[in-house]
Amino acid sequence: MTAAVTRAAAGRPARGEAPVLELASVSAAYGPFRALFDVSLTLARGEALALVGSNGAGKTTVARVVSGLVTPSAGRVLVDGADLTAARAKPYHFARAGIAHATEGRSVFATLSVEENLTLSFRRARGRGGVRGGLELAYEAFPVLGRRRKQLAGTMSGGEQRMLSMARVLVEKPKVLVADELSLGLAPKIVGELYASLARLRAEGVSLLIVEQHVGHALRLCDRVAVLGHGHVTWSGPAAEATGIVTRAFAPAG
Ligand SMILES: Nc1ncnc2c1ncn2[C@@H]1O[C@H](COP(=O)(O)OP(=O)(O)OP(=O)(O)O)[C@@H](O)[C@H]1O
Repeated sequence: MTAAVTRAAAGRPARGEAPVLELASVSAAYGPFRALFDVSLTLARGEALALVGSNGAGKTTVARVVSGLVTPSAGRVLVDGADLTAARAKPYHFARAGIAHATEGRSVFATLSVEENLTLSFRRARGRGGVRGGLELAYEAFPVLGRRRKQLAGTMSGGEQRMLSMARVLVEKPKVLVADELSLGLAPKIVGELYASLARLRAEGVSLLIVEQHVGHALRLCDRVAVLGHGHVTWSGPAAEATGIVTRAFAPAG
């Protein structure tokens, strides 16, 4: 078996495969305030990239650019080689192109039950077929959801709602999952379960862009790290080389 085949089989890109996601010299602003300067990042198929940096560095802004919620003032965002900025794409175009955005916010339908939330996602992803198999997959990944399938999503705890959001992403199988502060305020056990589901997605070839304040989990999961400081990428490289650099990235801005 050639090296390229081995990598592809593991959900990794074959050599020379175009990135699934590319940010090319992206700048972004909120009114007169410039939040990102000339940010360039790539993400290969099945690769996990951790985006780290101190408060206000611009991590969430990158996540918003990638999912189309913030339009760059300069530069380009490409998904599978298609330039979404040139097409003036709206967030739902980014979603259709295969970008999913999971945030610490609760992106579930509060007045629908757990099972109805999941069923909606399956139908959107796969039409009417495969709903039962999809439910089994979700309940296997997060047994608590199986036990609470009839409960209204809005009455579940913050951690349970985040599991439900992740379960929906699991079954939609996006090309790229942007996970922004997924573990914020959650108990360590739940964070562990969420990261296990991220690892499962990655093993299936989904690319991950992970924004985390608590970088331990992210560094263990990710192949590469990009450090943001004041809206600039100040370092990027393999996760194995990142520990000291990441520690400095969290030093107070002076
Ligand atoms: N809607 C907004 N309007 C004006 N300024 C904003 C807005 N959103 C973010 N900013 C500013 O842009 C900069 C980058 O913010 P961003 O949320 O991307 O940083 P971050 O690295 O995710 O920070 P944190 O880790 O604290 O969440 C900050 O200075 C922030 O105050």
